[in-house]
Amino acid sequence: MLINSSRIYVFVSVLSKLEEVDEKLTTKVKEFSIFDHTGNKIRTEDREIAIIAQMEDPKVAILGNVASKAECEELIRLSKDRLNRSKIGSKHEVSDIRTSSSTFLPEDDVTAGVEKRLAQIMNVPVSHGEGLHILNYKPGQEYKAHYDYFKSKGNVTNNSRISTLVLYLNDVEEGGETYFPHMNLSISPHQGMAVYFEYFYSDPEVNERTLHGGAPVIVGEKWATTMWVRRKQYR
Ligand SMILES: O=C(O)CCC(=O)C(=O)O
Ligand SMILES: [Fe+2]
Repeated sequence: MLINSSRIYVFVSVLSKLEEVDEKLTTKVKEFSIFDHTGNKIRTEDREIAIIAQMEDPKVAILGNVASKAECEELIRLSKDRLNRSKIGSKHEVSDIRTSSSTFLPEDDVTAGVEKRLAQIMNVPVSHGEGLHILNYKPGQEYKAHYDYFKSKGNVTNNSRISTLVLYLNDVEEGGETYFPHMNLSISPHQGMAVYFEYFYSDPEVNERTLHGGAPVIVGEKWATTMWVRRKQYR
């Protein structure tokens, strides 16, 4: 009887030790995020941005009131005559992966103001941003699921991309969602709203969850602007 109960005791204490070890192995340190805003608002120099929804690992934030109707319309107007078929990758090739048209906007008062605000939201110096990249999708056009970071080694990884903000410039009647297949997340474009996400984590699996795309537009057209941000100064 004595032997049996001490055996049980040893067994139980080994089990609880194993549980402790298991807990240590599975409890990961929370990864650092640059998007360190607290509360439900971000106060930039010239506008109060609404934090509508957030998730962690990777950090994703859905934001409202990022730009005014007038700013969105002006960005569309400035891009209309400058659009070219979008290209992908470091070799800048035309591909079925991305069938939209796009352009990088040169600096003027409106673009500089919006860029500065986006940098404040993203908590980075404006010089780390690649500038405002305007996208236009007509019905049937899309940007298939992709990563914004570069997987190849070399110059580009030297100053890698770390975060993205997609600002919607118009309401899309149907389709055109930004979707994240690994997170079962889909964001419908509404004028002035934005989605932010980041992908510089030490755990590669967390970065891989940021796989995302722009779903085909079904009815209407989609206008958006992307700001990609680099780890170091870019411009
Ligand atoms: O159009 C979208 O919703 C996504 C755009 C995008 O992924 C990008 O510009 O990198
Ligand atoms: Fe992207």
